[in-house]
Amino acid sequence: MNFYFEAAKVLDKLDAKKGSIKSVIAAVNEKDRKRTAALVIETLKYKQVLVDVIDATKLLKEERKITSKNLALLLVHDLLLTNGIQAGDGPVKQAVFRHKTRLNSELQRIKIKRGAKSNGELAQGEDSRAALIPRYVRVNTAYCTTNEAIEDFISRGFELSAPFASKQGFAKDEHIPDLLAFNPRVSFETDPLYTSGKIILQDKASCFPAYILSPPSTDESVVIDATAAPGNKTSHLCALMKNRGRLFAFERDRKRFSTLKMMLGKAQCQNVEPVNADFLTISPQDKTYAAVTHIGSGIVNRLDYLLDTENENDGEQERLNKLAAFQLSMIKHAMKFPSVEKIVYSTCSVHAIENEQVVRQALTSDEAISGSLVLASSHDVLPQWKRRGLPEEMATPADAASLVRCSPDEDATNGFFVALFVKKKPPDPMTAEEKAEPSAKAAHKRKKATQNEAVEGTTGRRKKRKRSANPD
Ligand SMILES: C[S@@+](CC[C@H](N)C(=O)[O-])C[C@H]1O[C@@H](n2cnc3c(N)ncnc32)[C@H](O)[C@@H]1O
Repeated sequence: MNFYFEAAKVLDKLDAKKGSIKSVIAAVNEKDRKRTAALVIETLKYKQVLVDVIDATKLLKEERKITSKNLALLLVHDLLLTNGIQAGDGPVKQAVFRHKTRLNSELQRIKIKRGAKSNGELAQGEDSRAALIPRYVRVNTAYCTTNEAIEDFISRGFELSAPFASKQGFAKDEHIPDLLAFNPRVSFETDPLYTSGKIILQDKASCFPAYILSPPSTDESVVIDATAAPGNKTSHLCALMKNRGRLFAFERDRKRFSTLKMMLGKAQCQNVEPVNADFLTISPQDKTYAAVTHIGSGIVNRLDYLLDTENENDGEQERLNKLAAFQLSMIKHAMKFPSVEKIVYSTCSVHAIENEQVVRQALTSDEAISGSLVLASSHDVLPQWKRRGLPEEMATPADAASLVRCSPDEDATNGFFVALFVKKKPPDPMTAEEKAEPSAKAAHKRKKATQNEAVEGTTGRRKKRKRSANPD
């Protein structure tokens, strides 16, 4: 039963906002960590249903041995939704068992009420809003063309219409090329295009960073993905680079690095050089990276949609501060690469502290100033996307307009944020007056000026020659 008590403590810490799911689970002893993570995540997915079942059966009121609601959630989860409670017979287990029939019939009642055919349909899924978000599929153009994928889907009964027209309906996304939107009820886990690596299951917003970075596709291109695993963004960059040039993919975690390599192999990425290292430890002066022009950096915390993050307390604030400081150090490090021209920064957070505030600090950093890095014009950052950065958080309206935000409530995507830093162009030698004038006239003026300079130069040289031929 100890295992359940420990898992209940994890849920208590999450309720008290003492950290993210990932960080709280990382503190569990290594032996039980994996099992605890699985139980906690599964229980959170069914939390609302489990709370309803427990409340309806008055389990906590009648059984004082069950000391907390979180312990009850875990035990009832295992009793009703898995192979049973994995603990020896003791007073707590017996207390839950006494209510087994009532708990079960309450679960069945909820299923009937919600029209759910299986327990799985009661899960919160990716998010309670998930049912409204299409299932996005990115065609991996490093391996197969979008037309080939579309024809393949149509040959198997899908219809090119709209994702919500029917379960078989799908459409091309209006913002991201090679992205297809399907009905959220369709599953692709066993689809031959997915198992072969020809399509990648990637939500829309997470396709933004690579598309906005838009790396060049020449043999000379050199690009870095600073935070690569599991590799969706990396394979997207590779596809945009048409598998040409060099793409360094950094991943500091050893296990996630194996996943990354496996994923890149499956996606037929041939221009990627995966590196199992912390990006912050890589020297920007290292000759290997001298020609790097495009860099992507961004970490996301995909499990936090399971937590209610509305009432942030001090613990949550501290966690966000730490994340923001880390994100800033990654951007500043990227800015030190000598040939860097573009840096895309992304998060799947909706908090200004990790988004606009990080960007604002990055813009005034020594690294940005000495590297002449500024925010790209909004025309170059997904201009047709309406939701932009928060103006109250940025120094100028233009800076806010340069940023992209996604709202999980309103954009049929997950929460997301993207910023693009670019190297400031050197001042244009053409004057404003010249630009305003018709080009032929301006060119004529320039030609005349050059001729005059040449004449003056010759006269000057002639005078000089005269002087040196007749020294005083
Ligand atoms: C959630 S992921 C990024 C997702 C990825 N871009 C994608 O779209 O598939 C963040 C990854 O970056 C890694 N990471 C975080 N900080 C890093 C650093 N300083 N250097 C290298 N990898 C880092 C983490 O281990 C994690 O695997």
